[in-house]
Amino acid sequence: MKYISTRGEAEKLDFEGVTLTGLARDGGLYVPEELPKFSAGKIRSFRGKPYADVAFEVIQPFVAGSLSDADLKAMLDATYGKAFRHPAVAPLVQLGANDWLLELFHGPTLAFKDFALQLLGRFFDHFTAKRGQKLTILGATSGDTGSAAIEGCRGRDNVTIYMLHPKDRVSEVQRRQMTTVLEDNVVNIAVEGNFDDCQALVKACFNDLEFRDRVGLTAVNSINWARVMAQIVYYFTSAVALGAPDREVSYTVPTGNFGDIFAGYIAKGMGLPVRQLVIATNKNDILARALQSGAYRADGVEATLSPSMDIQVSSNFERLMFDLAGRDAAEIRAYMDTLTAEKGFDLKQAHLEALRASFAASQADDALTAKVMADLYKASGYVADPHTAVGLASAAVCNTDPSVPMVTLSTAHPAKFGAAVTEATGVDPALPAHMADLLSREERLITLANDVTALQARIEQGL
Ligand SMILES: Cc1ncc(COP(=O)(O)O)c(C=O)c1O
Ligand SMILES: N[C@@H](CCOP(=O)(O)O)C(=O)O
Repeated sequence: MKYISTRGEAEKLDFEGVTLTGLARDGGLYVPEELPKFSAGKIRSFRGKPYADVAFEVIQPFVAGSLSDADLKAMLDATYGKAFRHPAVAPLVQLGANDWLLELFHGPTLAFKDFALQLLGRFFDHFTAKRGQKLTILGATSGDTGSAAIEGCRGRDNVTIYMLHPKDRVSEVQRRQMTTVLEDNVVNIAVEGNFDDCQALVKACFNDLEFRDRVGLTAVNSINWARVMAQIVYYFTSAVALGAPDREVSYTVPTGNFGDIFAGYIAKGMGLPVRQLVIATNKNDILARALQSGAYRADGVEATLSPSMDIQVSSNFERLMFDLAGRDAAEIRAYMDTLTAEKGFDLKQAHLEALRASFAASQADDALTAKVMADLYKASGYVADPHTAVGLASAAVCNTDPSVPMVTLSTAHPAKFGAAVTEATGVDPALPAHMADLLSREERLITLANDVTALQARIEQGL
């Protein structure tokens, strides 16, 4: 399998190359040159298989040539066999006649990020050991990627991880999940800015090719293809459990950086019968607005009850646009140049129509998010986190065919956002036992201005 950049000017790489590279050297994102296609018979054969076995079938074609089947199998068994607290790994919960939640928070850091980041840590170990190389990982987080990446990389010999989060804009549990990890290879940085600022700092470091080569930079955000790839698997396991390939299934995905829903789009491209893909956003609704009007324009990041989705510039939208534009890299370069110069762009009519053909979208503000949490708890006793509630609100608005199962991705455990959940439902969700003393553990972090020079100096200091 080879990977190409959405901007068309970086070298083609294999899976090992894209995993260690992160952002392409032309500023683009890597995508598979061609998608593997699964027949109905192959998809049907996933029924009843353990999660790790389906993961092997789904992931193997993407890593072919870089990992042996035996190595991949061992990594998947270690990741999904032990690190997740639920035997089904990604269990479905029925909420209504045809309404389902896919619980993705049973990993070590209580959010869907563990599915990919537990595995990515193992890929890094494998490839760095093989090459005798050390890596500097740089990531930006609105709260969940950070702890999952740190958990996946803590104490690993060949990597040092620098994780940027927006100062005072993540929940206390999210911050402490990162800052109480005291291993020497983990550096937490609170940036005076919002998540978009953190993500822009990361991209600026990657686009400084001299710096990037000097420190051996790589990425743990979903700009790294391996992240998206691992997230494709749970679309297959859940759809098959609900009758695929002999029945269509729809998905609603709480969305920020567009990585998770893009994984669903890839699953559909591989042959999974997905009817609807609904983008659910909070007030930071650039994607919902883009779908409605064709204008992709950031207008400031607002703090909400679902802070992990307080994002306006969605990295992975570029991967989708590459497809919408018929994989014409020149079109993507033109859009991205306009984005840099004018902080937005207007989608061409043909691209907008292609977007609308594949996705629906809706937005939920904080009042609606809280109401959904409260109503669900009253009706069923189920306590959902605010990101999941944004998803449920959008699923209710956008579902066009109630005879098709609608699966909303439940992306985080409610205890990560205790204050918002308690305010809406009156329930104080408990942290799982392995984190029961989180609020009394020692913290370590540094604070930096939103300044790429200061960040680069801090990273160089650690070399
Ligand atoms: C809890 C939670 N839900 C949803 C999202 C949005 O996912 P994505 O960025 O892949 O769109 C995030 C952050 O990315 C998150 O942490
Ligand atoms: N919500 C994310 C933001 C970063 O997204 P990623 O999927 O690109 O890593 C977070 O929790 O950090």
